Amino acid sequence: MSKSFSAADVASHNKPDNLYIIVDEDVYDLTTFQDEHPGGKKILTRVAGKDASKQFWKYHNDGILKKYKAKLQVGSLDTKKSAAPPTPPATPPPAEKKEAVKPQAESGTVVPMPSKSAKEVVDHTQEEALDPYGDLIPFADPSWYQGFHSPYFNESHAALREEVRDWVSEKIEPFVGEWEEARKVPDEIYKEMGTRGYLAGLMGMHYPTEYTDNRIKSVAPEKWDLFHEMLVTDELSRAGSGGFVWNVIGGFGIGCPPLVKFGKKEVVKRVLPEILNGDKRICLAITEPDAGSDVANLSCEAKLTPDGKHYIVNGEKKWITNGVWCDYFSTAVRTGTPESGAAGVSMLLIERSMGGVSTRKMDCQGVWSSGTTYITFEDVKVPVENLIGKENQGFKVIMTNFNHERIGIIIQCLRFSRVCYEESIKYAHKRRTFGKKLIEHPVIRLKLAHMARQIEASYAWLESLIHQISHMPEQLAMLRLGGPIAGLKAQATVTFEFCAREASQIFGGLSYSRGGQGGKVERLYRDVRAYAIPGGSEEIMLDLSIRQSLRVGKVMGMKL
Ligand code: HEM
Repeated sequence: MSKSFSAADVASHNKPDNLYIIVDEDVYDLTTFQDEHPGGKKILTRVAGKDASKQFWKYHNDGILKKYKAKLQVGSLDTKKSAAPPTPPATPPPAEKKEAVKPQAESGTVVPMPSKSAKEVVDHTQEEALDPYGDLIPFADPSWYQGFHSPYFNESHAALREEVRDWVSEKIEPFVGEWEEARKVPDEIYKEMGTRGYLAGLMGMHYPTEYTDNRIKSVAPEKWDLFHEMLVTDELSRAGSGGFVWNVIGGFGIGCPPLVKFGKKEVVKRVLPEILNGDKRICLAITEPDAGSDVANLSCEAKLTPDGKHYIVNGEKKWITNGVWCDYFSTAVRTGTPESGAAGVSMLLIERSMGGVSTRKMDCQGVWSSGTTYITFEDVKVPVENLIGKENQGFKVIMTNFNHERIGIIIQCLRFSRVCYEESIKYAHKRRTFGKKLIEHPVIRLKLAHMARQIEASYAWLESLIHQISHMPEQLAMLRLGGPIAGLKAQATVTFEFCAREASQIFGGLSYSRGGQGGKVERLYRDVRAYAIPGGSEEIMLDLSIRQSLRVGKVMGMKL
């Protein structure tokens, strides 16, 4: 791999049975790969022995190199500098030192004037901006990645961001396409979610050191906050696959918190360590073939045995994320009469090992690798100790869970929107039509601008709500923030749908076929409905956002 070649050496490997090429000063042996090259054999023969960097970048994303490097790279050119890649400056260079550069405002641009008042704001918050990080493409990452000041993020968040991003770029993003087609993420990735300590940090609560020895490398448990949790989800979502994100946090993130918060201590102690370690899996089983948003109407029944020691569960659950791989199911059941509505619902931890649990994978429009499942419970005998919360008070458990679930959906949708935007803006800088790069066409810039403004506005609302949640007891947050979170959930899914559509228009045919340069956009477009419907459909969310907020307003003394 570390062999050094001169350009003349490489040029001698210019035959179909001995075919080398150069990409960015690295040398690849494509002799055997050419037969399986999706772009064809002939096109490679034409660049055999040559520097094919320009042609390569015209047709591929950088994920391709990450995926194939280990297999195909045989060395580098002797001219290649072994220097480490340039790191961004520790702090953005002060503007006054760059005297030669005079800002040339384009029509409509407001040139920021450094003023005393701006300085005072910085002094007032006592916050230094963090170092710039990432590709620095405006709006492709949150503004605090680009040296903007933020009251919410500090060095520990920056360290975590890097930790997760490194893992995602190396071990996940290049492979999610394959996993999606295979409808499964490798078990070792889920296991790593546990050993890296991420599962333990994704429950909308303090880091549960009492149940796991796993620790997150860059953040001490006592420092863990909801912005760290947000970052893990956000950076995982950069892989650009709802299927992947739901595989690793979909079932766990909504199925585990009810158990931890409301389960009996002995049960939690028995099952939680293995779950947090990534050895056993848990999901949330609420939705039924006949009860989606209308949770109070569910009919999966749990009948108490005459000795009062067990419930016998019978019924069906549908669209349950991760169900096929799960050992535990936090399940909503009817313990009251059929007419009892919300007042007759309880939550039970059902264990696959109890028998009578059948799961079947469902074929869906999107999130293919998430394991959407149809479940049948047939005479499952569940000990009463497995009750989560109190009998007939499961609705409270379900409601308490919703804010956390919806915040997760919002974070994912906004990052997927950014992925659509980022893919589009990168592609717009290389694709030429009618003698110009796409980015030089105003109509394309307009699309990008409409994407960016919606992403940034929604993200700012998200940050503000996470800040509120961090400062409120959970029950209060459920009441006061339920409305705004529901509103933002609708805002985020609509933004995602918009961005997926606009990105698809920019990519054209490349996002209509699967894989390749438009692959992420095509996949995310298919995932849109998986976000707009579950966790409260857009219609239900918008209605709730007003109803719930009015209820709170009334209590607060609102004057109409
Ligand atoms: C290290 C060398 C290369 C590898 C590993 C590679 C791999 C791939 C892969 C996996 C695809 C499928 C689409 C995707 O996932 O992006 C693809 C498509 C393609 N490749 Fe390559 N390739 C290499 C070099 C080249 C070179 C040098 C050229 C041009 C001279 C080329 C031209 C194409 C074309 C035209 C397509 C089809 C694009 C489309 O469907 O729009 N490839 N390649």
